[in-house]
Amino acid sequence: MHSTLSFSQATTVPTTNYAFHSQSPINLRFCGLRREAFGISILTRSSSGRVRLSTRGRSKRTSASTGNNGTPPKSFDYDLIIIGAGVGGHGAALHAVEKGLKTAIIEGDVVGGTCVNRGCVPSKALLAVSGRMRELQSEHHMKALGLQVSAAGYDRQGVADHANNLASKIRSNLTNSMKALGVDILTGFGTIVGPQKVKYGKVGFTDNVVTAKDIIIATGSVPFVPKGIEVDGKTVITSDHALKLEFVPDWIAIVGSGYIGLEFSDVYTALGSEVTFIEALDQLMPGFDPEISKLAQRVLINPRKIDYHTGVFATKITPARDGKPVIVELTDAKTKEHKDTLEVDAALIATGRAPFTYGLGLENINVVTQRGFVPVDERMRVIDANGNLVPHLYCIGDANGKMMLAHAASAQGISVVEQVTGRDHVLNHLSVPAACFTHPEISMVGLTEPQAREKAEKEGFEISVAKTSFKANTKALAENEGEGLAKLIYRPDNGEILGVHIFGLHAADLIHEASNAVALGTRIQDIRFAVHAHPTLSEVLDELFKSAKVEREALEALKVG
Ligand SMILES: Cc1cc2nc3c(=O)[nH]c(=O)nc-3n(C[C@H](O)[C@H](O)[C@H](O)COP(=O)(O)OP(=O)(O)OC[C@H]3O[C@@H](n4cnc5c(N)ncnc54)[C@H](O)[C@@H]3O)c2cc1C
Ligand SMILES: NC(=O)c1ccc[n+]([C@@H]2O[C@H](COP(=O)([O-])OP(=O)(O)OC[C@H]3O[C@@H](n4cnc5c(N)ncnc54)[C@H](O)[C@@H]3O)[C@@H](O)[C@H]2O)c1
Repeated sequence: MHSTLSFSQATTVPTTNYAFHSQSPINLRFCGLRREAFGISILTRSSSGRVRLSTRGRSKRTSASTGNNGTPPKSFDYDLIIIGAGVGGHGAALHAVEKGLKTAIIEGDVVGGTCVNRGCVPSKALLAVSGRMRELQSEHHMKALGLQVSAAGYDRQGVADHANNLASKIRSNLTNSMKALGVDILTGFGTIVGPQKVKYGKVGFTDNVVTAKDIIIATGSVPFVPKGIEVDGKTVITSDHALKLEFVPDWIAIVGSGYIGLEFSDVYTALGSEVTFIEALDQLMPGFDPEISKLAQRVLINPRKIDYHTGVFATKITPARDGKPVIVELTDAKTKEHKDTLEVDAALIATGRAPFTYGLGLENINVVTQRGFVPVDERMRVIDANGNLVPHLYCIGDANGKMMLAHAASAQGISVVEQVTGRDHVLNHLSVPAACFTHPEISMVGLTEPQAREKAEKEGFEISVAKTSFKANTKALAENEGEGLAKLIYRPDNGEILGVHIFGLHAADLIHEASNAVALGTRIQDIRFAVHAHPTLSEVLDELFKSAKVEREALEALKVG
């Protein structure tokens, strides 16, 4: 997880300008931010190469509480204003109301942001279908359970509707939960105009100015499309398009073997497509613990209709047109020489995400983004161009790039609310779990083995590794799903858990015992006495903690304590 992010940051995540580097109408669609909603009409480059935002119509001021932009207001309309109603903003808003804060959330598109509308939610609906298709199609698996099933089929539109309906349902749940608790949902594009002051409205038409004691930026991210790749939304697509499942190509190239690439390879192969992965780094799934990647490759890639090219960049992709297929040009990542040309039916670009901070008005408060991300400290406090904290301004979620996960965004929001209501709080990102919802799933918390070894060497301690297999677990075997591994990386001298990685049935659910242990600082010598129901998959973790060898001194200390 961390290494994927740092690779992206080092080599591919663009400056804010990037998201708009080519044809503006297409790029605005990547953003998932509807042009009509934001009223943005033209994006142009100035002679300096900077992107300028042009707007249509006359600007009309409808609210009075303005004053000089640079001077903080003396009284406030709200205790807290959140810009962006994705999961990060939503999590912060609910917690703020619970803490008694008068709260408003500004949303320029639809409530729910990426996760609900173009991310976690619809993708998990497609993956639920993929899981069932896989089971029904696996004659061997069915036979082993004594079941007979006739050929499994699917209705593409029915599958697409399932994903879309789920997104709508969750979106209205989110909206209703905020309304019920008294969060003001302000519709329009939000721009910071000065300290503790935000304007919102339809760009170029209305500017309502509101003030708040504290402001949280939660504006999220959009798909990152490398230069040279032309997205037409039909045959060359991002996850925004793929989630609509408008067609199931016979052969699809997936550029990037991170979370999105892997999850979509699971969906597409279950629905009958052949997949070719194109990965810039030397191995597939470079962000995961290497041992888990290897096993995942053996189970999720090799037996399926998937081939791959590693160590290559997709440097040019041209959509299908005039009866010609999609053309993908591959360039060797090291020599930078042309390596191969592929002709496929479609290409999915899954090369990471770029923060969305465009038009946010950061220049009004002297904040300069770093590779597009809003710079923050460990408490999500925004840092200005001179390295100083901007008073009363925070940034959470994908826009700060610390950890691009829905629950991380929400946890950061809750952490900020704790701080503004008087309790210091620092979120331990090493305790935040992550999961990839393939069949079977992959999950993790904390450090990978190479990261732990590096830390151990720097700080001068030893690490040990324990592993347990799903093959010895009764529940997994009853399900005929014995393929799986759990891996624990820990300090034998004191029993500290440094990382846990799981590949196997329901890995995404199983990881929480480990992530909660890390969050609460529970050591192996304590958790190994926790009792697990039998027969459950959780016993895989029970075995894992029991098999770890913690040194005698740590165990003695436990007895004394
Ligand atoms: C295909 C896919 C699958 C994913 N699956 C998972 C998963 O299973 N689990 C997981 O944890 N994560 C998953 N993610 C990642 C997850 O979606 C993001 O980490 C999460 O949505 C980030 O939340 P956020 O609140 O920071 O931003 P977003 O969800 O992007 O929300 C930002 C909101 O701000 C609004 N906005 C932006 N600028 C302005 C402005 N100036 N004024 C007003 N409104 C504005 C946007 O319209 C948007 O609604 C997935 C992502 C993708 C693309
Ligand atoms: N289940 C989940 O929690 C989930 C699911 C989907 C997405 N997400 C989040 O969304 C974010 C984006 O996901 P993602 O899969 O797009 O990004 P990612 O960072 O996980 O993976 C991107 C991959 O693309 C490769 N790459 C980058 N540029 C390339 C190029 N030009 N040619 C070939 N390969 C290239 C990288 O080496 C990397 O392996 C992630 O940070 C993830 O946290 C999470």
